[in-house]
Amino acid sequence: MIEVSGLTQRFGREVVVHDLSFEVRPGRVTGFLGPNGAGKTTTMRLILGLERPTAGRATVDGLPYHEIDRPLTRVGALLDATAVHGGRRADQHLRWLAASNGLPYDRIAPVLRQVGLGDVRKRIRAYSLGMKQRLGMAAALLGDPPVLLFDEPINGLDPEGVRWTRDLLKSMAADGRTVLISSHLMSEMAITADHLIVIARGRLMADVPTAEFVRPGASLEDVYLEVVGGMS
Ligand SMILES: Nc1ncnc2c1ncn2[C@@H]1O[C@H](COP(=O)(O)OP(=O)(O)OP(=O)(O)O)[C@@H](O)[C@H]1O
Repeated sequence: MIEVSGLTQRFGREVVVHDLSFEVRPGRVTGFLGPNGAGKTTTMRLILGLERPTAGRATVDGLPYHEIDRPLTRVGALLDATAVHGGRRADQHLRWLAASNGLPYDRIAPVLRQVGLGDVRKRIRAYSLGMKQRLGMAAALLGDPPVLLFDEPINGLDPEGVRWTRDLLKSMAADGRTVLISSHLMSEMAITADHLIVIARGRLMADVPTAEFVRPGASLEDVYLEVVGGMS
């Protein structure tokens, strides 16, 4: 479970995240929606301890990220799939990650098979975007964590990659994990997310089951645009 309470982040004079409070519960996929610049990535970075909040707190299973022992075993994240060393192969990348986080090497091969990279030998610099996304997910899954955060995991993926990602996220939630994903792709969120958290200009606009958010005769995109209208 992720808990965000009174979370506020100011960069200079700009308040990017404004007194945000919500919970992300296990056993379901939670979609994190909001216009460009709404503060989704910043909120995820705050949850992951990559920024220090101006006020409020974010915890994973009750602890701020920096207090979690062996954090990759508690929370896995994919923020930027392109932020990897291009000269390595996938197994070398995961070996380095395992070594630096005290994780066993025997997870590497199964996790690479799970994301469909089991037979890939080329260096990461030769990967397509979809392959980099898969590698980022493998890294997030390496510690078998109960909490997963993915920032725009389906951006730029082909239909097969989108479906594969959807199935992976749903199976992780069905396993009882906490899954938070940001996305701008409303049609995909409508069929992937069980619950939605919508922010605009750093403020909470909705925290609601997807089925309740989308009323009959309207698409998720329709309702989303009504909710954030004038706030983007
Ligand atoms: N380190 C930083 N210093 C100053 N401003 C920042 C910093 N990080 C983010 N911002 C600003 O915070 C605001 C929110 O950015 P953020 O990336 O969190 O939004 P987002 O909802 O993820 O947007 P998008 O959907 O476009 O990815 C933007 O105005 C951005 O310029």
